[in-house]
Amino acid sequence: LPESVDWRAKGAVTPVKHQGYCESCWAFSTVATVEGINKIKTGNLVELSEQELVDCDKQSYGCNRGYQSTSLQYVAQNGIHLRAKYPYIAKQQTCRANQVGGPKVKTNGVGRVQSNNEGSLLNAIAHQPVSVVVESAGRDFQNYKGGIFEGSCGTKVDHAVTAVGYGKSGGKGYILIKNSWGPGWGENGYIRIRRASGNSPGVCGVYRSSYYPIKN
Ligand SMILES: CC(C)C[C@@H](CO)NC(=O)[C@H](CC(C)C)NC(=O)[C@H](CC(C)C)NC(=O)OCc1ccccc1
Repeated sequence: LPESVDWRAKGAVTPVKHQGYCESCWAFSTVATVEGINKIKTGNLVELSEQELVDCDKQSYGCNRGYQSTSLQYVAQNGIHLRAKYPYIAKQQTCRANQVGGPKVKTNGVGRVQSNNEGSLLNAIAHQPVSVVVESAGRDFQNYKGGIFEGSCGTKVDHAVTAVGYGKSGGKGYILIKNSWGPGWGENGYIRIRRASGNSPGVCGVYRSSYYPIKN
């Protein structure tokens, strides 16, 4: 495994977005992982539509929370349009996937990372950006400004984000995470969460539920 990975340096990560007053983190995380694998496989970095998932993933609940798994499944079954063609409005509307024109990015399936295992997650991140979950409800997480975050936080995960790398700084291992609370939060929209070693739910539960898109 490489010592460190940063998919931003490989041009596989689009600018940080803001989900607004809508519990659609699951859609932002799924989109970020599909943008990543699409760049890796085709060389093209394109911004994809979170709004399509909010409106069209019928197993999720739009702005009232959703699933990593079903939204990734939606993309594997239906493809997903460009963000410019199906822009984000932070409220659920009728699905317009069949009215929107333009190209779709297609994937072929959904992969799941072994839960509560550092090595499995690092291996997955070495291949592509991965959808992960964290407990985001705590004050320390909400007010995070920078540095390697060690808590305090529990493992009652409530928020989907995207692991886009990992590394070590000052002898401390971390997972590099893209959030969807705008570039003003944390480190230009990112957070580095301390890497707990071996089998555990991870700091803030970050090892608990990780998924990635499969693209041939
Ligand atoms: C502070 C939160 C309400 C923010 C929102 C996103 O903005 N959270 C969510 O939408 C979270 C994301 C999930 C991956 C942990 N979704 C959820 O909590 C949904 C809720 C049901 C009603 C659709 N449940 C859900 O995803 O259950 C599967 C799961 C359980 C435990 C860990 C990971 C995944």
